[in-house]
Amino acid sequence: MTNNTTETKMLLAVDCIIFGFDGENLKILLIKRGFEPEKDKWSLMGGFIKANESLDEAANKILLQLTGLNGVYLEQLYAFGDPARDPDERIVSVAYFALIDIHKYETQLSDRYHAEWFLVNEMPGLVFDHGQMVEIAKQKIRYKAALHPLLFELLPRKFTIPQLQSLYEGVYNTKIDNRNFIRKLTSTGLLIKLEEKDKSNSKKGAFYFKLDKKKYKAKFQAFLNFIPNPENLIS
Ligand SMILES: O=P(O)(O)OC[C@H]1O[C@@H](O)[C@H](O)[C@@H]1O
Repeated sequence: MTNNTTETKMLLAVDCIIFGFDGENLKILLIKRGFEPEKDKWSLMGGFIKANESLDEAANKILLQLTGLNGVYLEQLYAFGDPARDPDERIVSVAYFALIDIHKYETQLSDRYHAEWFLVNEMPGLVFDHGQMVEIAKQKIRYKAALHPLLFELLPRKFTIPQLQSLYEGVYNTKIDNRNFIRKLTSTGLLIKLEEKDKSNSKKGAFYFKLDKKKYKAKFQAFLNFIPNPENLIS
């Protein structure tokens, strides 16, 4: 074993980026930092990794402690290690991200915690390099959603086309042509139209659809067609 006593010791943190969809809008969960540096500014949910924890354990524990969210599938995003990223000390942070159905976790995210949902497009400025973490997480989600129908997992069992469209618009930060979207959707043959309508937004109402789960597994490449602006995958 090499002698590492002359090496600089540094801290290791994790930060959790939680995106959520509430049926209408894409949102991001933030907390207000309770102490210096950057007290009272908006932040991702972050904290230090203990010596006896794995990175995944630390990420899940910190998310639970700061928000009450439990059992969220967190995926490792990237390690942020700019020497100047935290003014206090040399801290390397491993970021994790998740995309959740807000309604499913409503009760866990009680008022006891002061985490708040913000529209992704109206997010306040964040501490340290957390804004950069969010940008990289967005790119990752766009990329993943282009290869896999993961966005359907955020929708309720029965959903409307406007709901689905607004989710795609939120993720790709673009307006989608309505007729084009419906045409592409219909051509996949993966959606089953239900008799029932959602009348909460208009008198005429919008038909509910559900996903044909059998076909969905076998034919997910069909969703590649949905990507509104492929250039947004990397921008
Ligand atoms: O919030 P505290 O406990 O100060 O430390 C963890 C935070 O410090 C930052 O470098 C990390 O990005 C993480 O958010």
